[in-house]
Amino acid sequence: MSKVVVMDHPLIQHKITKIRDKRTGAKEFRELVNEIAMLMTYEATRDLQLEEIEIETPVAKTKAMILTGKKLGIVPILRAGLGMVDGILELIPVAKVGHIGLYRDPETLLPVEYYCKLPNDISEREILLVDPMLATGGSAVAAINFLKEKGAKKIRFLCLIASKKGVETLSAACPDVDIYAGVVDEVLNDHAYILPGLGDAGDRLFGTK
Ligand SMILES: O=P(O)(O)OC[C@H]1O[C@H](OP(=O)(O)OP(=O)(O)O)[C@H](O)[C@@H]1O
Ligand SMILES: O=c1cc[nH]c(=O)[nH]1
Ligand SMILES: [Mg+2]
Repeated sequence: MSKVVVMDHPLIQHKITKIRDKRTGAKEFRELVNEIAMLMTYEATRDLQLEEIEIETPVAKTKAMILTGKKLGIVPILRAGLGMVDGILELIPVAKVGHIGLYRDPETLLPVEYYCKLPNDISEREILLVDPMLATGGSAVAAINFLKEKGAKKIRFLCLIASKKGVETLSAACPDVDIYAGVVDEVLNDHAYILPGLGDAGDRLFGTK
């Protein structure tokens, strides 16, 4: 079963309220999405492996911990996932970034793939797959299946707003993928938009509507 972690940190909840607010313009929206992504990364990387090494401070020798194990890869689902990448790179500057382009067909609501470029060593990296919105779950499941076909083994999915249905669909289809959500909203509307949600994340990030 997927582990589902819903963020309860007050800073994250406060910033999510701001991105929900329709009065928040694109500049502030982009800044907040990156800040929330950074804060969520702190939680989503809590179980990364450490090893002990010996170092010298200016005054003494000591044993100290550094990260070990697999390197990380960040994979945003285009377009809206792009809004989370810089915030994550602030914390993990050595991560490589792959891109998967998907859009939801407005009629069928099914994801359509239009782009993919991933690091060559994807199978050796732990992947943070990121998209602000998990609505029906179709896009996330398609992206995860795609990453697995390309060799990815350990994948965590990070989103800012999930729907209950999206979490259920994703954890049923990909029980090996842990889900980190800023908040989980109750329902989808007739066009599969999350309610109350924040509207169309891509349009709000890039000012396209
Ligand atoms: O869970 P789902 O029902 O698949 O919906 C979620 C997807 O919809 C949005 O992308 P959109 O299709 O609007 O593309 P965009 O990022 O280019 O705006 C969102 O960023 C997710 O990728
Ligand atoms: O509410 C939603 C659902 C899908 N995609 C979005 O950007 N918002
Ligand atoms: Mg969109």
